Amino acid sequence: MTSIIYVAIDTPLLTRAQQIVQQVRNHVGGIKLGLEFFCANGHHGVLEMRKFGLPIFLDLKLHDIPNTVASAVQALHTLEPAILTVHAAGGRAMMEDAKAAAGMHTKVVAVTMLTSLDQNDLDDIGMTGDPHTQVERLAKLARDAGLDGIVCSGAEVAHARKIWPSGFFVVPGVRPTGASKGDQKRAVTPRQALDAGASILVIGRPITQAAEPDVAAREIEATL
Ligand SMILES: O=c1ccn([C@@H]2O[C@H](COP(=O)(O)O)[C@@H](O)[C@H]2O)c(=O)[nH]1
Repeated sequence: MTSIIYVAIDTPLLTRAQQIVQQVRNHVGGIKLGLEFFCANGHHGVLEMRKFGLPIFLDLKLHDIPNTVASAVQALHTLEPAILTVHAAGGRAMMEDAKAAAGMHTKVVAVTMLTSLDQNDLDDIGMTGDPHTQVERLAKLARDAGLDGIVCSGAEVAHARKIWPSGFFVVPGVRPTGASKGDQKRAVTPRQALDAGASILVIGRPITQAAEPDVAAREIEATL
């Protein structure tokens, strides 16, 4: 069975990224490349990472006016990402245009509330309601804009799935029991995220910063 773990490769170094994926490739279902990697390595880097033959998740969290985001999505076509992120806060028209501009085989998913934020952060930025309300509101907007799914924490995914049963739910901020949370404020364990309805789990540091990334990935996989 294909693993539902996407390993988050957060490094600007292509050689380091290749080294990690070489170690964990048999225990993960895909490779997530984010801003750090993309800004440093661009299209060339993504094309190099595609050579592992695993699906590529481009986590660029696009957020701009509709025309600009649609043009950016168009410019990514040749990379054929399996998954691409935009920010739901960009609004309905932006999400509609992003989806329309994406290739047929690319799932476009909307980031609702970053897993590094909590209630205090919502209050600070002037958002009303709690994380559940925020995720629910943006999940409905993403669904109505025709996207494929959302990014949310494992704490909200069960609720979000109730209002969008066929949605694709990406859950980052996942931590095995006892692992350091770092900057993640709404972390759950891989098992909890899966049981709550996650479609895929995004896991970075617990794997990539382990002394033996392959062992770490295998141990997490064994809990699922
Ligand atoms: O809400 C979000 C959206 C994206 N991410 C990304 O997932 C990984 C998580 O890495 P860890 O090392 O497992 O914390 C990272 O690339 C983030 O950019 C997220 O954490 N939360």
